[in-house]
Amino acid sequence: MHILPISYPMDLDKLVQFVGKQVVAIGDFDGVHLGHQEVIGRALSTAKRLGLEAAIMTFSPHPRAVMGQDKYVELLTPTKKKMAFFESMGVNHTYIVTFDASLMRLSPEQFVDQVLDRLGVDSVICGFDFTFGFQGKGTPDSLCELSHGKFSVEVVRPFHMNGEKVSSTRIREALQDGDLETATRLLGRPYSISGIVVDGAKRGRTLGFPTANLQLDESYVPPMNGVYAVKATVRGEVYQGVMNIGIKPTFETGELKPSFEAHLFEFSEQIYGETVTVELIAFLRPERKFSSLDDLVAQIKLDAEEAKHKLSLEP
Ligand SMILES: Cc1cc2nc3c(=O)[nH]c(=O)nc-3n(C[C@H](O)[C@H](O)[C@H](O)COP(=O)(O)O)c2cc1C
Ligand SMILES: Nc1ncnc2c1ncn2[C@@H]1O[C@H](COP(=O)(O)OP(=O)(O)O)[C@@H](O)[C@H]1O
Repeated sequence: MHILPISYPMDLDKLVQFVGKQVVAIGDFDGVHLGHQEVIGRALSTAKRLGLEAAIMTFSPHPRAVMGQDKYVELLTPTKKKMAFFESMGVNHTYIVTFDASLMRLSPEQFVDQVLDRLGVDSVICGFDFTFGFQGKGTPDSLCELSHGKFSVEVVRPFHMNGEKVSSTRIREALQDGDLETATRLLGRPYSISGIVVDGAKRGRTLGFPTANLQLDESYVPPMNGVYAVKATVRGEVYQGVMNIGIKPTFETGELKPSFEAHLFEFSEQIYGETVTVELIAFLRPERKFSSLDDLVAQIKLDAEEAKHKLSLEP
């Protein structure tokens, strides 16, 4: 998959010679959840039917973070992870449009004429709630009108699961409430985070449970503080394990930001500096303050047993 950054204004004509006619799925796609997968899947099937290439147009930074509508900048799928999912779905090109002041000022009409049309798109696929152009005034209906028949527009209806609309907001809330089951169901896969293993207090090994402390690559939506059964990919191998997300109240570290630490089963290698991807499979319990180290270690042993049990039920 080609990743093509676009900052407006830019000479898109040159780019077009390189990519040719294409079907473009457009949106933020934070989470690449089941609803997003439907939109992208539609672009892939339309492209196949028409014998064209399939592309995605997405934005960075997240428009809501830039426009200050939301306090969070944390994402379910920061850019690197999002690109990995797009690639695995079979997309040919992804345009990452810089969402800055000059792009924000484009009217819906200008966005269509100066960005989409100049890219030579054949069809645009978007979700029912896609907005674009100055103050987000453009809607799927106005996209149809403004295309003036130069490209076709396919609008994908809201995706529901068990009567509930699948949305990034709902998934964020579920993660923050410790409702991992809902998050996993709506994402269509486990929530995953990636980071580099960094030094901690070297306490884990003295407790009998060394934990790889992850410094996350980018800014992820933090799930509720607590203990999770996980699957971790290290050096291309998948290991089962148990992860604590939190501030370790037992040790009164004074930290406010949660740390992400995974103890992997049947693993004893030194992996400082390596990248690890952790999939959260089941939420086991909230984080607690223990009155003694023995109590903490006894609980971690129980957590490990419970995690092994939960993971053994996984396909
Ligand atoms: C499965 C598991 C559960 C944990 N639960 C808690 C907890 O409830 N409260 C707490 O203060 N620390 C908890 N911890 C964190 C340990 O305190 C932490 O792993 C230890 O301090 C090692 O830190 P270090 O990696 O910086 O050496 C847990 C760790 C693991 C692996
Ligand atoms: N089973 C394991 N799970 C996680 N990390 C392990 C394991 N075995 C060895 N390690 C290594 O030990 C380190 C964790 O040991 P720990 O005493 O908790 O130190 P730190 O406080 O620096 O995290 C990890 O970063 C990793 O390099």
